[in-house]
Amino acid sequence: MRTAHCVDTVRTAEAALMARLPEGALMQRAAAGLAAACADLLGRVYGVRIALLVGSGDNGGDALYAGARLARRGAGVSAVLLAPDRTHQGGLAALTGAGGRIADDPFAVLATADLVLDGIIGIGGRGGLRPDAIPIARAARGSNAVIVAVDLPSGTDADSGEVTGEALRADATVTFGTHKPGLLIDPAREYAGTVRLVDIGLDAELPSIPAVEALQHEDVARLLPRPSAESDKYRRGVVGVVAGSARYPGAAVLAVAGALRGGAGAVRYVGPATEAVIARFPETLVHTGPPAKAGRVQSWVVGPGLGEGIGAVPEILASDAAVLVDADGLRQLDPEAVRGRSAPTLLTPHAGEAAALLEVAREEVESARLASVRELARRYGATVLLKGSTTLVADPDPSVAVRVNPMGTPWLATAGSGDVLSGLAGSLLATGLNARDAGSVAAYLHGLAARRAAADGTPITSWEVGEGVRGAWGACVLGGRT
Ligand SMILES: NC(=O)C1=CN([C@@H]2O[C@H](COP(=O)(O)OP(=O)(O)OC[C@H]3O[C@@H](n4cnc5c(N)ncnc54)[C@H](OP(=O)(O)O)[C@@H]3O)[C@@H](O)[C@H]2O)[C@@H](O)CC1
Ligand SMILES: Nc1ncnc2c1ncn2[C@@H]1O[C@H](COP(=O)(O)OP(=O)(O)O)[C@@H](O)[C@H]1O
Ligand SMILES: [K+]
Repeated sequence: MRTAHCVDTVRTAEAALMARLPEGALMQRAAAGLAAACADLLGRVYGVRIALLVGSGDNGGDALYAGARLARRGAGVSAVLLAPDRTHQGGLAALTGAGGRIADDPFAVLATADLVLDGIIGIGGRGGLRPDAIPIARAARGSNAVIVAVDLPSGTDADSGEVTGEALRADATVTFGTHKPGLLIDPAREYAGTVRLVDIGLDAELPSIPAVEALQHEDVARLLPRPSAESDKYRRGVVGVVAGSARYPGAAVLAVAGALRGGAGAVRYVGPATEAVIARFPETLVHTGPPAKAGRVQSWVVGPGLGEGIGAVPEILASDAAVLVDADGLRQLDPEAVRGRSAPTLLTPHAGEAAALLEVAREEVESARLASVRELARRYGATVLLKGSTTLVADPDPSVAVRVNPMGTPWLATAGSGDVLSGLAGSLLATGLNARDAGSVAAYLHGLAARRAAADGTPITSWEVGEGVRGAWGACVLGGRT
């Protein structure tokens, strides 16, 4: 599991650790890791030109000490001081002592730099870059240099991943002690580039429950259902899919495709697209009457392509099975009907649907994904999976870590891929996974299936994502790499 902690937690842990260490030891650990990461990225150090962007806090201190280490190995290092009278003094002395210089002309230094270390602001920052830093950040971005952010890209919010003003886009970020949530959540994640974590000994001081966590192959493998020797199809779990309409019959087929690959022992389809479903998947149990008469299920998936047929939603919410509500099912969703449920409930909106539920603009959800998913989970008293470039899964209990999906590809932005996801997650619910595990494991398999299908850089269809779930499942179980 990859974990991320918020700034307050990091500061508390840092204080506890510093109390046991000589002064400055943590910053030296951070700087050593940072310098090593830069050397790795560059391939060589001797003779390369490095520009340090140095703000007024310890983030600038890290950049200066790392710059000193690189200068000692033969790099030409120049520091651009954004707040000359508040520069970290120890760091500056180390840099000049190692042969580094203070830049007279920042723009000339940036124009010829091979690598830029962004130490303008770290976890102490508020808001975007300030006006004096903006032309310098733009010059850095416009140069040919590799940009490495110290701890996080300056101007991005460490706790939320929000970017409220201008920020400096990095090619790589070297972060210390633990990931910060913003490094895993768009839009900030996109500014971070490749993220490398430097161990500074903070782990022992960090709480065991992080703010945000991301599954890895072995976590998924541990959570995936496996039939036991005594299993039969009913014991493995039955998932009911209420999806599709005369206008959108394909949504039913794609949701069933996902459901058949999520580990349930049987899939029941209820709706008007039985012919299309059976034509593709003869193993599906179909029913054309109301869901309550379809036979026993352990979970329901309701919503994909339902169009106007959303009358089934209240009936399904009233059942005692686990329920996943997606797409059209989310329209006119009654918070009280959801809150009153005792079985697991998973809502899977994309940003537009989440915005409608929260009565805000779509852009507001996209710029504040973490706050939005938490607020939806709180309002509905249900687990919420917010889809998009970063998929997040939040429980209504705010003390539970929000899961962020590290898998996926922008090629997933294709019609119908959400239908596959809802079937897959609903199937995992039927096997007995709780809503947070079902949602996050489904998003992981779905994203991995898409990555594998798009590995050659060509567009993929939602059908192929469904087809790819088996391979993704196998890769997790075998511990294979993507
Ligand atoms: N914690 C740890 O475990 C470890 C932490 N370490 C390092 O310390 C870093 C945190 O250092 P920090 O606390 O000194 O804050 P930091 O991010 O350098 O900047 C704050 C300064 O910037 C200013 N400022 C604020 N907003 C601004 C803006 N938008 N644009 C421009 N300026 C802005 C604000 O001053 P103000 O002008 O508001 O008075 C303030 O002085 C952390 O990210 C990591 O790199 C490691 O060395 C070791 C382990
Ligand atoms: N830019 C992106 N990067 C990664 N995944 C994306 C991106 N855009 C969309 N997705 C994923 O694609 C799927 C789209 O689902 P959805 O919006 O419901 O589409 P549809 O309704 O067409 O099925 C979701 O799993 C979502 O997380
Ligand atoms: K930074």
